[in-house]
Amino acid sequence: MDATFMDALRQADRPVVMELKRRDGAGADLFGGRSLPRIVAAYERAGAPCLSVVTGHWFGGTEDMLREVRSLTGLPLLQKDFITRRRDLDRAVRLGASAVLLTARLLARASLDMLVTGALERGLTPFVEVATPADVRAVPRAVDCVIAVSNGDIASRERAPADLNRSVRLLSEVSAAGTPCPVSASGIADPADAARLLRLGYRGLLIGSELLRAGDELPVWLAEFDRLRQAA
Ligand SMILES: O=C(O)c1ccccc1NCC(=O)[C@H](O)[C@H](O)COP(=O)(O)O
Repeated sequence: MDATFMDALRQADRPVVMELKRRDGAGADLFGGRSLPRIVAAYERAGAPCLSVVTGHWFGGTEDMLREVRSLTGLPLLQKDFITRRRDLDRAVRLGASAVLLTARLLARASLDMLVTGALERGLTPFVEVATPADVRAVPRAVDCVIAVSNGDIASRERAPADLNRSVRLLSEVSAAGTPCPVSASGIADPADAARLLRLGYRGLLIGSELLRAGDELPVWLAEFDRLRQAA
């Protein structure tokens, strides 16, 4: 693995972080009997620049999933979990993560500062998720962070409907914060919405449920996304 998570995403032709998440917010299975090697191979064939692995148990995740995905691919990996302490960062490194999710609305400002600094010291890209202007203002060292606008609602365990307009509303603030890599994450279900978010100025998207639900039709979903991006 040579590129950092942020570089891989910024340099990608198709800048989609493709996610492995066992269950959606309602508890529905997203793997459909497919193994991790099969899903990772499909994402690699689809040209994913980096992957996200949800280890959080709300979504059926485990650390073993991340360990196994690390053994299957050299792509940079984002660990999606509730990371709150320095020792979580050390575990992420040991598991083979290249980036860690830090959810601004769930962390006190001092904790977010400590975790962003700690992640960078360990060579991890901080992938800071925000949902409000106050969250954006709280991100330290934004120039070194991916800042992702979450369209979902983690407080409801993603059971509430996603709001893609949040990405529209927050883009200018996120860009002004100085991140080289603004991302829109969660609830992106339609190739047309995905294409529109990149056209607006997002440098990357993070998509889980819909790519997993697409199953063998993943290349079709992505081809439509590419067609709509180019049609703009
Ligand atoms: O958002 C969090 O704080 C979080 C913490 C631990 C595990 C998962 C978490 N969020 C869930 C996600 O990030 C979504 O899986 C991801 O954005 C993809 O969303 P979707 O495309 O709607 O499956």
